[in-house]
Amino acid sequence: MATILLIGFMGSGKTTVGKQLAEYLHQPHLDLDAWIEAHSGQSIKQIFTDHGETFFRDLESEALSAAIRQEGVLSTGGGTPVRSVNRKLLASSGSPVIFLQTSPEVIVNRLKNDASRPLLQSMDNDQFIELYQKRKTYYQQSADIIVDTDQKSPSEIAHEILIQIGIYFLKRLC
Ligand SMILES: Nc1ncnc2c1ncn2[C@@H]1O[C@H](COP(=O)(O)OP(=O)(O)OP(=O)(O)O)[C@@H](O)[C@H]1O
Ligand SMILES: O=C(O)C1=C[C@@H](O)[C@@H](O)[C@H](O)C1
Ligand SMILES: [Mg+2]
Repeated sequence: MATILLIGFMGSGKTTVGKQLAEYLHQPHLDLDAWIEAHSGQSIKQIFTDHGETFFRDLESEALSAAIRQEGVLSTGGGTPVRSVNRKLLASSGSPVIFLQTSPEVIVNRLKNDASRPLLQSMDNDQFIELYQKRKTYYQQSADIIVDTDQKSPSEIAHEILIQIGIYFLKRLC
């Protein structure tokens, strides 16, 4: 089973922080988007363009059920917790689920020069805020631990996660 599961909105740093955490723990890093791209032979953007979002979400659920069984730190995609079947997989994994919480302003700033996220490309500011609020509920529902990422470097966030996970397991022992 994956040892740590990272969830959060696009640009919250799941991939970046996941790599750092995996390095600290000397474990493999698994990235759900990269997994889907490797198995489908297409970029996420191309999958959305050629086959649409529902097709992508089916691939994502399939990839999650396989990747969650592998050892390592798993960075999910920004929309992974939206489907209830995926939330059930996260909850039944027995591994801590970390929600990287990032404000909309910081997300926009981090992704302003990045055209690789098809959902963001097709949205105006109001739609972005609406999606952010809707998603927040799913992330909160799924999270064992919430870590704020605004104004913190990826390595600071990774260290904070390691401390929080220590506390999480200690609490489970008591
Ligand atoms: N704590 C941070 N401080 C500054 N920049 C960051 C931080 N975390 C991530 N970034 C930057 O934000 C961008 C998006 O990060 P990343 O790809 O890790 O997000 P993600 O949560 O994996 O997004 P997605 O859901 O689309 O996969 C990258 O350019 C990354 O370098
Ligand atoms: O938030 C989302 O719905 C997405 C986030 C990315 O990680 C990718 O999974 C894809 O671009 C969709
Ligand atoms: Mg990512």
